[in-house]
Amino acid sequence: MVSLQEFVSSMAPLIDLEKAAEISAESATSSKSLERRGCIMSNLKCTDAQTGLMGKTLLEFQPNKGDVLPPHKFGTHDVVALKPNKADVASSALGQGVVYRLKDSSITVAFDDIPEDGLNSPLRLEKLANEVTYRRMKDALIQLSKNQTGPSVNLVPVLFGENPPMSSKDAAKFSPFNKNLDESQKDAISKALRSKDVFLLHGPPGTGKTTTIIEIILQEVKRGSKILACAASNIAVDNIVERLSQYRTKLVRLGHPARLLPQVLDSALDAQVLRADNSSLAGDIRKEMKVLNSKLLKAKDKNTKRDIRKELRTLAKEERKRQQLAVADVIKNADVVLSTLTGASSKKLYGITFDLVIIDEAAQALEMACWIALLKGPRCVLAGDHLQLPPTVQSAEAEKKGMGKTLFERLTEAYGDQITSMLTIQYRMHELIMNWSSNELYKNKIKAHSSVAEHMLYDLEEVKRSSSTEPTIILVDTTGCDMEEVKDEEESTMNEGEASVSIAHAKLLVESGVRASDIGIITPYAAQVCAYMLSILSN
Ligand SMILES: Nc1ncnc2c1ncn2[C@@H]1O[C@H](COP(=O)(O)OP(=O)(O)OP(=O)(O)O)[C@@H](O)[C@H]1O
Repeated sequence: MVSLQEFVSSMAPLIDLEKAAEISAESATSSKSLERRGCIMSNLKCTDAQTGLMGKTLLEFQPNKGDVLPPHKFGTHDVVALKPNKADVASSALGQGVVYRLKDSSITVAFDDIPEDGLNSPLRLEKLANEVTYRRMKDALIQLSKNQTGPSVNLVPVLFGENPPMSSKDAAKFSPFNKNLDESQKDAISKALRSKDVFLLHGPPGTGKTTTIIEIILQEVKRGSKILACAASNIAVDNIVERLSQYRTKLVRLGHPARLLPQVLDSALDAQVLRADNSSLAGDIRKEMKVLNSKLLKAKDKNTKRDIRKELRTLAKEERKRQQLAVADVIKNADVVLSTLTGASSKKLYGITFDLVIIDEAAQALEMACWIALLKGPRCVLAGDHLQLPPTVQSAEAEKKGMGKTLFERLTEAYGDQITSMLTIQYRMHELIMNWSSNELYKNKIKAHSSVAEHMLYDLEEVKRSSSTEPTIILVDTTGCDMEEVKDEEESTMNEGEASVSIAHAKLLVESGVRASDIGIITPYAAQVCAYMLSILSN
């Protein structure tokens, strides 16, 4: 197994390579070329300003000309800079925010403060490269390399093969909160509870990986553990928050409110802080400061001004202290803290130790990102499936040198069954769809639960039996059908023939009574997504 020293020295340069690859993909010399690449949206007008998202200001932008935003690569959660339309690339921004909502005709961005002026003139938004993640991974690497003390001091040697993994000999008896758990899930939970350092939950598609994680969290909380639960993506974290909040657990979700699903906002740190006593005290102080500020504006006498300023400084200090106390209280009182892996490096968690760190989707997370969370506790549970897609690594060189190899895969190779449980009953697919992956990847061990093993589209209410709803799976071979792939200017692949075949099939499904909103069309290429959109719009 790779040693700690080898890992640290090989990973540091790879983080730089990956950062350079991401930045060069998104940066270019002129704003025109950035606009062509969809990284700048120009000539916008600010059409609405609202406060409300926990103190953030939501500004909505629409195109100055036409009804639809230009083609772009902005996504919700992206960090963007707001600038005057004609400003050059290097000029400073009016404000920086997080994309909150995207529609065909508008984009809404959450700002901490409302930009002071410039909102009445034409504006543009620039997508910013995400450098923070790389800095945080580097910081974790430095911490890992000098990890002589700290909560994970006994875990690190196990994860680098210096010490063997340990688990308690006693069977971990537990009475499940979820009465529907199957045997493979219960076995996994019991093994996780016995583990003293690391446990891998191997969950093939639809086998209830998240369901099992929720039960592990509930059982650990019952035993008095404080848990940090993370995943690489916001959506995966929110998925846990949503499912966990059905139980009476004291939990808090860290993260920018604009990045959270509306249904989990109540669990957000910012929302809980707003409800805290210290926070209302901070609010009172802010009101007092407002009164003093207007007094300061009116004051003529030098000494009076000096006294007011002094008082304002004292109040500002007190306000900050109250605010920090409110944040610290919420985190201290929570049994489960949830964040993305990068979010786990938040200053708000400095000095906080956890009994257990859980990482969901661990087989899709870079090992470096996992370490940000892992350094905060002595035990960990990693859940994932290394036989599905690995994390995306943009730099071909970093990929070749091992950046894409996940901790989950590395530990599976090193310790295998000793620390792993695989879930074996799946609750999503007809068994004919499942059989291929079960045979090819999971040694034929996966069984379809009876509720899905033979379910058909025409079992759905209002769906008719027809030639399109009867087959469980249809493969269409377009070879020799004159459906050639083409590349767009961004070198992304597109095949209009294939798009029209699948849209025609979707139409037949709708005619048989399947709701259009229940149909998903998946393609790996951005250009093909555009081809679908155009085809759907023109229909
Ligand atoms: N023991 C169970 N009994 C009945 N339904 C279950 C059971 N375990 C999981 N499910 C259902 O199966 C579906 C998949 O579960 P879950 O989302 O936990 O799986 P997952 O492995 O995390 O999924 P993914 O493939 O997205 O990673 C959900 O609808 C869940 O309610």
